[in-house]
Amino acid sequence: MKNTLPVIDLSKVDHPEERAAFYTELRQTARNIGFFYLVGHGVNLAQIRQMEQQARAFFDLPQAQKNRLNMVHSPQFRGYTGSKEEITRNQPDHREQIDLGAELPVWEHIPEDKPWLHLQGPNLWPDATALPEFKSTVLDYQHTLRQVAIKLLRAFLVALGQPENALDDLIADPAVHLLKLVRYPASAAQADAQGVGAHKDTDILTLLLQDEVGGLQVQTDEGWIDVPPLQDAFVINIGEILELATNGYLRANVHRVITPQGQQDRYSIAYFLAPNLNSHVTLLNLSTELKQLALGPEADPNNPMLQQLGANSFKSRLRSHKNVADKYYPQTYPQTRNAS
Ligand SMILES: O=C(O)CCC(=O)C(=O)O
Ligand SMILES: [Fe+2]
Repeated sequence: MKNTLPVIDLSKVDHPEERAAFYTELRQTARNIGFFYLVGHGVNLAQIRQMEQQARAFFDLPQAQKNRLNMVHSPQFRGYTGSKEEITRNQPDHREQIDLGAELPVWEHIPEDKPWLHLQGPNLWPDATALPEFKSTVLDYQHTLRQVAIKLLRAFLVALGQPENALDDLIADPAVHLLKLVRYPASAAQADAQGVGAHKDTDILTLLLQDEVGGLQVQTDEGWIDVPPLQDAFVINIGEILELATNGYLRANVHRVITPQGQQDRYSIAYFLAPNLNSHVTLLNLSTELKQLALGPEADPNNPMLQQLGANSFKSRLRSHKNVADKYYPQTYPQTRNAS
């Protein structure tokens, strides 16, 4: 069983003499495994430390302060979710988290046939007297990670023989993304419990920063394999939209997190590059050689992808956060409510 994932150095794209080999390596890695570590990403380590420190400080707030930010207060699906409130594959996830999206005003006059525009709006921020640096740290980190994610997306496109701007419609302004700060409480009694259940990421690309505890696993043809921590590298996973756009040449991998064993909680910070709410999936025109390997996206009958990407994002939020869905959108996409 393989237990080492490839390491891709993004800085090679900036060196003309290394570029061709880099694209080949990126294409093969993405195709064969779909999960890899990214180094040479250029993010300042001080910025990473600051983000980690603020995430920990957030989870250290008194429970009552976190509860005031509960997502149930946000029609935009922003804010805090307590342990076991989120459901994946019909099972509760043993993790607490705060979801922070693009900080934008709510959309005015939303037509009935575009309910997904409700996803745009403000975040729920912790009290600035308790955490004065939290908001600026989050917004700066989102901004930086977006640049890295777009650089990587463009590298993928060139590696697939496409113009680097082939998917620029998806990342057009107003920007959409999600930063999720997560804490998985350690529990010797519940070791092996579901930290987060098996899933694919729905968006374009995910850049994940995990701490030294471990517990992330990815599903491969040979079964589940560990994704052990690699200091200051991002774990990259391909989202369903890239799987769809490449007609399955790239695969969105199924992954999960096992509850940490022992005494130490696990923290992770996931940045999801998400599509513009008004965009649609574009099918890339791959070369004949690549097309032969693109066998179509994996259809999940319980969770069909929608071509209209705002609708797709909205549906995925409704499924994961049923309390928010029931409170604000009881009539929207009722068919998705009972899906796993
Ligand atoms: O915490 C992790 O390592 C993974 C989190 C994850 O897969 C997700 O939130 O989509
Ligand atoms: Fe994920």
